[in-house]
Amino acid sequence: MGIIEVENLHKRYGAKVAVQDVSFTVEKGEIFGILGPNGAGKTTTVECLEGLRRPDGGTVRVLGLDPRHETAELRKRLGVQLQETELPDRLRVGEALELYASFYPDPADPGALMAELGLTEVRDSAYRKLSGGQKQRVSIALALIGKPEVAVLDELTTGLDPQARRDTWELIEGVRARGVTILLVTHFMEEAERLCDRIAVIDRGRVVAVDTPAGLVARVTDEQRVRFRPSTPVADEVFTALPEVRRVDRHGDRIVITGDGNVLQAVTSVLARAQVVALELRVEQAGLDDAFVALTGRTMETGE
Ligand SMILES: Nc1ncnc2c1ncn2[C@@H]1O[C@H](COP(=O)(O)OP(=O)(O)OP(=O)(O)O)[C@@H](O)[C@H]1O
Repeated sequence: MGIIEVENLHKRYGAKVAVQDVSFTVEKGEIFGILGPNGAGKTTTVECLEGLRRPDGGTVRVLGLDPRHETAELRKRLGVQLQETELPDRLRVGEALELYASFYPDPADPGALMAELGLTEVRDSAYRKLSGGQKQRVSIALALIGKPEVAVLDELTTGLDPQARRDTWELIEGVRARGVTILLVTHFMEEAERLCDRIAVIDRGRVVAVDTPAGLVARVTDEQRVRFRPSTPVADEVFTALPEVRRVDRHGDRIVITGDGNVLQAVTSVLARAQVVALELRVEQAGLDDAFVALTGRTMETGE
């Protein structure tokens, strides 16, 4: 049995269908991602898991519990990241952790958790004085204070700068290493690719695929692009004669060759035979964003 089981979840707000039909299973110890553009139904789905919303159809089980009817038991075992606005501005970091620890029968030690999350030096600071990254770490600490078996992290790194985002990713990997199963809601491809063991891609209230990041990419394409500047001119035919090559494009003095997984070796051998050096050689692999476009027919950024 999965730690989280969602089957044919359906949820409407009045006439508006937020979640059409969502099913997935999260196994123990995974970082499971829910990836989709704004309005895809991600937050509604996790709110149903947390017992905050009543599904209009389908079934949801978290740790074998029904979130609607076994809410108190679930609260003890599920860590939920709070939205920023839910903490009083003047509350100090240490006080917030002590307060939340008091809600649980067997909480983590607030001091140890602050040390682990790099919050010790701001323990006496008011929450509102913290940087975005520090606030995010407080919300992660609050999600972990009850020693949950499962943590739900929603849009964890939105609004953070790249360094703070990478620091947060490391932190999450540390949390998983302690055996906590993590459900991670995100619309950042890089985050999903870096952190998640498996991802459910959600679009317009439906799951369009569930797979590992590499599996999602492989499903849609095995394409690679080789980009370089030749030391002396080379005709397109040199490359198009190779079975691995699908397309040759030119951008000024640069050549971009698109082909299958073995295209790099084929291109470098043919260049070596022609005694041409490939300057500024780069290989680009299709990524999760290419997979997303292929699966949904639109880009994540615009949702168009
Ligand atoms: N309380 C609500 N009342 C009415 N419609 C809502 C409500 N909450 C969400 N919706 C609508 O339901 C759809 C799904 O929203 P949801 O917040 O679940 O998506 P999301 O994937 O989490 O998007 P985001 O990343 O923007 O939070 C959207 O079209 C949204 O406008």
